[in-house]
Amino acid sequence: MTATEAAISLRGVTKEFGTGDTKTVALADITLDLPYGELVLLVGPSGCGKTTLISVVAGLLDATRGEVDVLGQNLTRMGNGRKVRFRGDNIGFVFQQYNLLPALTAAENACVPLLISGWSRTKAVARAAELLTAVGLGARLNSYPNQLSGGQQQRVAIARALVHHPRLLVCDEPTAALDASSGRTVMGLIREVAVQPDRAVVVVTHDSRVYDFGDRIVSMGDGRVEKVETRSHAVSA
Ligand SMILES: Nc1ncnc2c1ncn2[C@@H]1O[C@H](COP(=O)(O)OP(=O)(O)OP(=O)(O)O)[C@@H](O)[C@H]1O
Repeated sequence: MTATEAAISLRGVTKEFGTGDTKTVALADITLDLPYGELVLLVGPSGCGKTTLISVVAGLLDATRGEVDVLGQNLTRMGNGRKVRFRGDNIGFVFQQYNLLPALTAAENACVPLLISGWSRTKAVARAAELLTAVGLGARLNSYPNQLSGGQQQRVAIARALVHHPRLLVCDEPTAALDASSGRTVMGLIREVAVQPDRAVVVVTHDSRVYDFGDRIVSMGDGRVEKVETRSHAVSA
């Protein structure tokens, strides 16, 4: 990897669903480079292709045409088995729904990805505790999801997404279910904990209340990138 290499590089990426009369062009010839070390917001009206774009970037969907390079790997030519491993090793996900397991504590929920990759329970819980402390939940390690507020549950989901040191964090509407104040806390924590020089962070959002947390705002419309704005004064809390 060179210092100037983009974390995410898309060349002429098109994604179509269906064929003939039912064909939908969700992404129309997108060319876009996104760097390491920034929080990128992907914004635009409902149905413009945001979720499709991050799904292609995360290797969850295959592009119909075009080249997709993520973290120096070409996903276009990667087989399915390797793609699953690539995702497991390199990508953390945060969704609008926190998707926590109700019978597990915050620490147990946050360490699930490590247990899946074969870590011992003791080491995994210790690493999860570090991350939960970083997101301000050091005192709630043994709380169950139903004992936590929505914002706190989302913080557990962020700890879980980062617990295996992924180099790409993808968040789809992480603040949509939160009130304004919790939404800002969550975005501040994503900035503080996830943005690193060797890591890329992409957040899909409708939530204009959190636009000032982005270093770069990519505006989409009708399957295309309409505008890319960079900001030097993104807030950090
Ligand atoms: N699995 C699918 N099958 C058919 N069409 C799809 C599928 N997924 C998405 N689409 C279509 O692709 C277009 C882009 O959808 P996408 O979900 O990426 O938009 P979005 O910007 O994320 O919208 P929202 O903000 O409402 O989540 C829409 O027209 C949608 O109906």
